[in-house]
Amino acid sequence: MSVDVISSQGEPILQLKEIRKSFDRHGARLERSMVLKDVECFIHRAEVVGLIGGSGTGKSTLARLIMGLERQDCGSILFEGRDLEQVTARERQAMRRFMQMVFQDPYDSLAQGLTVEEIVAEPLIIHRIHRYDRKKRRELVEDALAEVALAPSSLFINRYPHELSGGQRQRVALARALILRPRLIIADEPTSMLDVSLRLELIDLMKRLRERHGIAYLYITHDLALAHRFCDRLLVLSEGRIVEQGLANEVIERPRHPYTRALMQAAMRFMPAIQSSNPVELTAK
Ligand SMILES: Nc1ncnc2c1ncn2[C@@H]1O[C@H](COP(=O)(O)OP(=O)(O)OP(=O)(O)O)[C@@H](O)[C@H]1O
Repeated sequence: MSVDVISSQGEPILQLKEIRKSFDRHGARLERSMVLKDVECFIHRAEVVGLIGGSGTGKSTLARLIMGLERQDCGSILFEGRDLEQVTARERQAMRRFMQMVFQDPYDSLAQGLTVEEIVAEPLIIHRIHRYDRKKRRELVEDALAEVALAPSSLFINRYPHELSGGQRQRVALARALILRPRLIIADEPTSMLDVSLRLELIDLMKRLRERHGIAYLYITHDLALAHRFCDRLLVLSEGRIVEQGLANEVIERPRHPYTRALMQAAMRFMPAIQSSNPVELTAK
């Protein structure tokens, strides 16, 4: 069954209902600024949904809420139909295994004192999988490294992050996410620290993993050319609200909301032909 068919079927893998989130304003504990305002969206299995919007519009906050790194003021987050706040802590932990995150900065997100093998195996330890079987963990690490084309794995498993290139580090971060066989990956600007050709490589790798394993992605980016290349659908976030959503081609080629049009115009200044067969950086900041 093709990914297109998979993604259009059944209940969403992730559903957000009326999510609100506010933070204390700097130095004014009684004053709150509302960062997310009634956000509603969904992602189907094996679907790639891009989240675009200017700086400070709330994209990373939304990712952090989904991953349970922050808590929403109100609203619900449903993973495979189950509200993450209505299950026991144990069930939530079990569900979290199937949603993983890849961060923007591979220099920051990988523990510097650990080897690649230890970094990639860490989620197994956290989730108590093959806890007492180092050999099995090693096999799974090798498989995960092969998935992200870090081969032969013997070249990489004993290295430390500072001994890897930026592109290799981001592949290690992806292998770490993949080792638990996730159904959803939240990728928060995973390509922004990489140069243009490495960005394309990483996106094409994530696409292949989607085809192979039916992984859904929420892909947060400022790079509209990559969003065009990778995403099935786009959500446009402006000042904490989703102001437009639709098929990626349609949103990029025929934006309807004035904010989306402004984003596209800003992006066009960097790249006159958005449908170029060789996309280069197109920044929505
Ligand atoms: N822990 C926090 N405490 C207070 N304010 C916060 C906190 N986290 C985020 N914010 C504020 O929430 C707003 C949205 O931040 P967020 O990081 O979600 O934006 P973003 O769209 O991901 O931006 P960028 O594209 O620049 O990464 C910003 O104004 C930010 O200052």
